[in-house]
Amino acid sequence: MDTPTEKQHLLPADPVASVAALEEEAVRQRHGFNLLFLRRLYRIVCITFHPKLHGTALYFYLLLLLVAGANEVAVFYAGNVPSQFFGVLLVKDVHKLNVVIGRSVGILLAATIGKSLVNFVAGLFEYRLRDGLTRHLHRRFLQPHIFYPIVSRNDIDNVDQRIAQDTDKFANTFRLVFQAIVISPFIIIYYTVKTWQVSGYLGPLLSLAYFILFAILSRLVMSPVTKAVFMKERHEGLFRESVAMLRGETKEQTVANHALDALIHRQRNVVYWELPLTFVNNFSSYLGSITSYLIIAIPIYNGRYDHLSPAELTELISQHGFMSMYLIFQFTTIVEQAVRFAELAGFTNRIGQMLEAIDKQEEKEKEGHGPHVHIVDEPLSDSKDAGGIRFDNVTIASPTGQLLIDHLTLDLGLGQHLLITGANGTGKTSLLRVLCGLWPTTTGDCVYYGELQPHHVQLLPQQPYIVAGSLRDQLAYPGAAHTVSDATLQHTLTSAGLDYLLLKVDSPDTDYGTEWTRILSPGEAQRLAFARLLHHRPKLAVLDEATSAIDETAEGMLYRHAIDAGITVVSIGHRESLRAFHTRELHLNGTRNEQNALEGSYALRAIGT
Ligand SMILES: Nc1ncnc2c1ncn2[C@@H]1O[C@H](COP(=O)(O)OP(=O)(O)OP(=O)(O)O)[C@@H](O)[C@H]1O
Repeated sequence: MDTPTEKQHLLPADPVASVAALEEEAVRQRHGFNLLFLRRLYRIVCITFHPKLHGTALYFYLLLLLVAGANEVAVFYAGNVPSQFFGVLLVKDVHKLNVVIGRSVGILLAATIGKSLVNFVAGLFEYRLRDGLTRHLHRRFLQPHIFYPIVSRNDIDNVDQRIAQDTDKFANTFRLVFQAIVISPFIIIYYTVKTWQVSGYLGPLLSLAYFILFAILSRLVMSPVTKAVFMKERHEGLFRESVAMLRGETKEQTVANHALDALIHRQRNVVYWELPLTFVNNFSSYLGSITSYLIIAIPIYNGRYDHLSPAELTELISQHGFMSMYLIFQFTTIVEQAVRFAELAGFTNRIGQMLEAIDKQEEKEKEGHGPHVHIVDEPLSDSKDAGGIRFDNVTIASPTGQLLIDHLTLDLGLGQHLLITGANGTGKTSLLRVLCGLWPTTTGDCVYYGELQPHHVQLLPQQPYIVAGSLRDQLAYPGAAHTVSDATLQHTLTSAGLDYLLLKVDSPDTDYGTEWTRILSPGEAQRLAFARLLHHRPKLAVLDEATSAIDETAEGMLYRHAIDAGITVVSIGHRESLRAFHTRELHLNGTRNEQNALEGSYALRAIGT
């Protein structure tokens, strides 16, 4: 099934060309800090904050808001502690000093607890975000009619990275940004009023002007960082893929090194573009501290506080210093989130892009461009059995538009076993994909008649799916382990010639995780998948070279068990011995026209005549 052509798709054939293509795509899709990003962010927020979502992030956000608000009250009092010390130290009053010390310790303790709690609740908020988002992606993406076309048609790159890693990074960055600015608007209003009372309208106005200046500067240098992060993440995935494919051969090492070059280039870009951004941010922080003194200098130089004693003036400067510094700190905190916001935009765009690909696939389905599988509640004509499948005038093309099968009409009643043969790349697996509802047809439909319905079909690919877990899990999949009794386990494994596995494992319920892929030989893995089939006894088994690694004698035994169990088989296989277990053969001719394109012709014949 896995043709060399398919494998090559996994590696960038020409890394330089693929880098250029990625660049182009990034520019085309404008993965920056823009309206599209905001729309995608809004969508993700709606998903994760939905009040009806189990474990919604909304309640944790509200809790964060509450805790952060309480913390700010403590911070306000903590900020006034130095000015109180100035007040008592300058008049040398020991009793007042003791009172201030006692009060200060209490306030600082409250502020410390407040800050820790904000961090704690923000952590809970983050994991809720990740949980909600990942589950949403799982629910929408992990469905055969969505997952399969998107992955097999290379609609979007590295879906696994988007689901596992980008959601994690998104949740973490979102938390950091919103933890920092969650109640900034309220604080800004409060401290604006307070600063106004002491320094007049010029105080908050200067702070605001300062903020706007640096917000504009940050916006200018932020967009390139967003794009650079997006591209880096993308190349990170490509690089991992190329390393995963490494078998130590020179050609593959060259490909992996090229992928690494491209990744390092992107990583360098991120570092370069972060330089102006961090410069702007640091400059804004340092300038902020001077600005607070400039603000209080205005009323002092205007003579507004000439009536105060030096001790009172010192206390006022200290108090006001804290307020205006805190106001500017809030502004700069917002500006400082620019780097994180740029990263957030990168992750948001990758997740948003995936959601849009799912939308598109769902739309295609609705418009009838999805798999053409129908169910008819009546017996298949001329069939003595209750049900079956009809390929009704089915034409199949590969995703690249290559004709594979041209107008196939074929009735297959339950109890009739079909062998599909033909040279490599002629479309055998593609036909099975259509039968299983994973691929659309160009014309015609695959119709399920009578008792046979799509969920009665079990597919066994050449590379069997081995689940993580125990031996019992292997047999039970997709059902739960407890549905397989000890007697069934023993009997089924014996039928598949695998009863010795029971002696190899500590117990049938010992969890070996993914070790199975190492424990089992390819032939044993195929036998185990076949044992699963014998256990579930589907009405129809679709076997795509599912016994290619099993010796001929054992293969015959497995087929005999399946047929005796009443399972109808549709197989792809190259061994002559397989013919004995089938009643009909569909041979894909693989003839090509003058342009070297497949003609899609086939021959259908009864076996044994
Ligand atoms: N996801 C895909 N994207 C592009 N082309 C594809 C894809 N899947 C299959 N094809 C092409 O469709 C053609 C038929 O593939 P298919 O796997 O059905 O052949 P097959 O007869 O099962 O081959 P084999 O005997 O080698 O398993 C091949 O040329 C293959 O390259």
